[in-house]
Amino acid sequence: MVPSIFPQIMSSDPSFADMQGKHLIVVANRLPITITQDASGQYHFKMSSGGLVSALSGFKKSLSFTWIGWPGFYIPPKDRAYVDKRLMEEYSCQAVYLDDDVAEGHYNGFSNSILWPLFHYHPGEMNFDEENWLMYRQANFRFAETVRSHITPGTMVWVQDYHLMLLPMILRGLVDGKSAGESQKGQLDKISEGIEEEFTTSSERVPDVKIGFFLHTPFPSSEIYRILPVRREILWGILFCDLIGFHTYDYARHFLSSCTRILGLPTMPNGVEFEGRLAHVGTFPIGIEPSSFIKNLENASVKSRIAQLEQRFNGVKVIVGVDRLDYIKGVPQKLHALELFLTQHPEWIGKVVLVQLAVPSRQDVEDYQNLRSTVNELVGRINGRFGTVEFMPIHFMHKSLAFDELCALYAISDVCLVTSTRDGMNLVSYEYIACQQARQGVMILSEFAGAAQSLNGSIVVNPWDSQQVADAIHEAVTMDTDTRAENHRKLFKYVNKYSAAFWGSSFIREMSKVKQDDTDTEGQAELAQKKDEGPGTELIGGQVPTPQVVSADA
Ligand SMILES: O=P(O)(O)OC[C@H]1O[C@H](O[C@H]2O[C@H](CO)[C@@H](O)[C@H](O)[C@H]2O)[C@H](O)[C@@H](O)[C@@H]1O
Ligand SMILES: O=c1ccn([C@@H]2O[C@H](COP(=O)(O)OP(=O)(O)O)[C@@H](O)[C@H]2O)c(=O)[nH]1
Repeated sequence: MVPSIFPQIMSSDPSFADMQGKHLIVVANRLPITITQDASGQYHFKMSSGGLVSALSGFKKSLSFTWIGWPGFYIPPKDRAYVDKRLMEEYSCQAVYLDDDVAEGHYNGFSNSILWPLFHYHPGEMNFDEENWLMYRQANFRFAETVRSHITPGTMVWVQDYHLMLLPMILRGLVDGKSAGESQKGQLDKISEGIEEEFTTSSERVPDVKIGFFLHTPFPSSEIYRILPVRREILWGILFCDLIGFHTYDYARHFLSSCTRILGLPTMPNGVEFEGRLAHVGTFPIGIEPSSFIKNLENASVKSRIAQLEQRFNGVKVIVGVDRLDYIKGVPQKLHALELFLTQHPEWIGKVVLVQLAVPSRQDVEDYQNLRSTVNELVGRINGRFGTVEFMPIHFMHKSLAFDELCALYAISDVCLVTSTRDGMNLVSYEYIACQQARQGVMILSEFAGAAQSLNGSIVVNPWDSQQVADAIHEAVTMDTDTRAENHRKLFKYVNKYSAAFWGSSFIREMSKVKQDDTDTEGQAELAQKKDEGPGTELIGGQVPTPQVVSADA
């Protein structure tokens, strides 16, 4: 039974009229709260930072929901009632408790060492092993069990990201109860193979439960995706959704073609037919909450910090880089391009500085440790080559910055340089634009970041082409005021309009409209025609499942 403190949708926005009084659950690997325990054993709770957290927090201002996620470390059973109470009462959150070995295998082992590299076109870094796959499945079952205990008729569940790609399937099985189809049960049995732990289930069917999934990373081309040994299971995992969302049209297209080529399923531009249901597919580019940055720049302390930094960098063009220290962010590529720029334009030595913030990330994974050494070496070499007694071309920080300091840094920078080799979206570019109303700096953006599809007004570059990036740096530092102002006007308009709140509410509104019964006649007719045509492309491995049209029971 859901306690009455659960937030119910009570939005004044008329487009949420259908959803009034319904319950929305957002499930993400991490809770938006950082929980710490001091030496005396006392727990402390603090809002976290980061892209996903800030996007969902922005959305939370427009629509209330319960957030379910992993608390980030092992909390012993005796303390859980206290933690649960604080989380629910103060933050509308619910923790999913995982044992250390499961959390490690799920997060570092499978999510960040298998799915992450593969989805970012780094198959060489992918280390598949059965044990981590087992932990991934086990963690997804544990999440499903917790989420299920909060579901009532009419609940909408929105699952986030690659850590939880089996959750929609498991959850659908749990809410369908005894009415789950034979093939659905077969798939569930397959992914529960080898899991010894018992999970609390119920055979009661819960009506009218909607499940949505959003992938924050790219979905790679099927030529890359097909490398994954458990490629079929992961696709099945999310196909039990009503709505599946991606940042860009390309990612959605890659997903659809993987469904056709790997599972032999009939697809349409807006969905996949699976188990007699239609899993709708759409693009929902994420954004930020620009007002939080704009307002922050008005604070006296931030203004005074901006003045201080402006004085410190007086007469010097500042290029800012803000990246988690992740191999997808293309930090070595950025450094190579800067080196080339300074080599070809020695007149700029001493007049351009790169302030590069490298936020520590996933430090338990070996590839991240290796990257740190590579970057340290490059920074040392370039500073050694172009530095003087009073000047260093790169200010490198391996840490995270407080929000005020980050805003001040964005505001004083003349250029923001993003060279990701792949990036689902890249919110740093949005944040920089939000903080540039006064300076109207130049955005240089990798064509491999999802943001490049939306941020018209940026200089778009191929980060692998050092000459092109070096030329872009030169163009940026010499760009005239009018061109900068015109570009910034376009960028700022977009960032303001397509905010995190816009992203979240568009997804939820779309999910609430999905019908899984035979009243969706338009969709069914299109499907029937597709089925006659058969799968459009060659099938990779496996068998084409016999198309079955059963009336969906959700
Ligand atoms: O939680 P971590 O392991 O520390 O990683 C931080 C987040 O990294 C990824 O971010 C992605 O989501 C952003 C928002 O949609 C997007 O702009 C960016 O391109 C992606 O890389 C990850 O997907 C999140 O789950 C992590 O929280
Ligand atoms: O010290 C810092 C610097 C940045 N960020 C935030 O990290 C997020 C990075 O999001 P992005 O989409 O660019 O990439 P991700 O790291 O999620 O892959 C942005 O919201 C930044 O404000 C942070 O939490 N701490």
